[in-house]
Amino acid sequence: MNEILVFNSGSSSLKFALYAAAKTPEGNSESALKALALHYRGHFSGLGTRGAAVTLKLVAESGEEYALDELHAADNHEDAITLLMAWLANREGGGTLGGIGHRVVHGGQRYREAVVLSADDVDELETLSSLAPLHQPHCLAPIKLLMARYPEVPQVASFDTAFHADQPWVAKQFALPRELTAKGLIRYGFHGLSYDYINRTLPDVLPSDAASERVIVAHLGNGASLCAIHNGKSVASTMGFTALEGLAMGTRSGSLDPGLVLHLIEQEGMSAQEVSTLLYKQSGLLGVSGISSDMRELLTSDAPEAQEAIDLYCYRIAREIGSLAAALGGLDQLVFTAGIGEHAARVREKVAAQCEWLGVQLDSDANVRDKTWIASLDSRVGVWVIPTDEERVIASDCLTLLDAD
Ligand SMILES: Nc1ncnc2c1ncn2[C@@H]1O[C@H](COP(=O)(O)OP(=O)(O)O)[C@@H](O)[C@H]1O
Ligand SMILES: CC(=O)OP(=O)(O)O
Ligand SMILES: [Mg+2]
Repeated sequence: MNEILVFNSGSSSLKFALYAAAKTPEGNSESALKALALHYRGHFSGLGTRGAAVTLKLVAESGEEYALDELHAADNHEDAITLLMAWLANREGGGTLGGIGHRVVHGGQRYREAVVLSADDVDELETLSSLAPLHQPHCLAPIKLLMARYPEVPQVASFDTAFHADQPWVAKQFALPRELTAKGLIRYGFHGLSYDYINRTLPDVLPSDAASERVIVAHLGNGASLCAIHNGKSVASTMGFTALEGLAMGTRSGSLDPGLVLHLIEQEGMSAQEVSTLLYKQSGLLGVSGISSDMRELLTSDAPEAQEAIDLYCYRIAREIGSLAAALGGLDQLVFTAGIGEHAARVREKVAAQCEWLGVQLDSDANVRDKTWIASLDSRVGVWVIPTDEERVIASDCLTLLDAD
């Protein structure tokens, strides 16, 4: 049986998943998403960070967790991929690889849906690296490595931007002179694979009589954004030209007064590179708390700075939910997902408390237990916790494009 391997590369982490590529009789992407049987899922973290040990978590289809000594020897992305490919090839009873799928964060104006990659595509996508410096180079490196080593295995790119490609023009435009807009200086939106997954999964959990026209999904992970979905289509998002706009994140500032950036350059004498490092790597939860970018650490800290960072984080989310509700003309369902959205009950509680005016009311017991449905019975808006699965969307794109069986 053919298998599909998926990579989701971050700046210091590399997630992968291996699926059985079962052919679906319907042949559409909906059935592909559900037909995929997960064989293994794993996660390297700490890659390339000086002094940090690589941690690896490998989970089999059965839910059983494995520790694999040979994979622990990785200390950068390339090592991790080399060791993983060798382990896959030598596994007893392993299938043949029908395709490899990758999360690519920025697809720019040209890539509006997943593609089977050519060398020219990789060159084109490389030109977008400055628009996603934390992500694009790490997404493209495994593609280049695997294309060189396994030229016979097709590789597919699934884009974070694709889900937002058909947003109304008014949601995409910046109030800039037309010639800049024409050059592609527009809002693209990110985390689209996660939103696509939630959008396709929500109907499975929603009661059939529930209103679902106007949905806001809060993807709160290392990066964080919100998406407004109207009748299954993205109509607005908090991230724009780059993955820096919108909410405060682990180490990213989110939206700022653009005048502040000018001030940093003109009055503080900072270079473009220094401003970039400040806004991408030293701000957000880390900058405000001065302690950590990791929400788990902040939630357990007694320091007032940790509390201040959490308060600001939640306040920004609640304000942006108001903005997206305006774009939707109201709100029927609110979904929390990704690391913080799925696990940080206190964050959900604080955000929900600031959205009461929209008709959001939590059941605090369901909320602290990370239940799927966390709204109180008299809440006008449905509130959900749904674990996201970007890898499954990538694998389903592979299956649809490659028809690998
Ligand atoms: N149990 C938990 N409680 C609170 N926060 C958590 C928990 N588990 C993970 N997180 C937070 O989730 C964030 C990472 O989210 P994740 O979706 O895994 O990120 P990414 O995929 O972008 O690397 C971190 O801030 C981490 O602290
Ligand atoms: C686009 C983005 O911010 O991704 P991540 O949350 O994985 O950093
Ligand atoms: Mg992520």
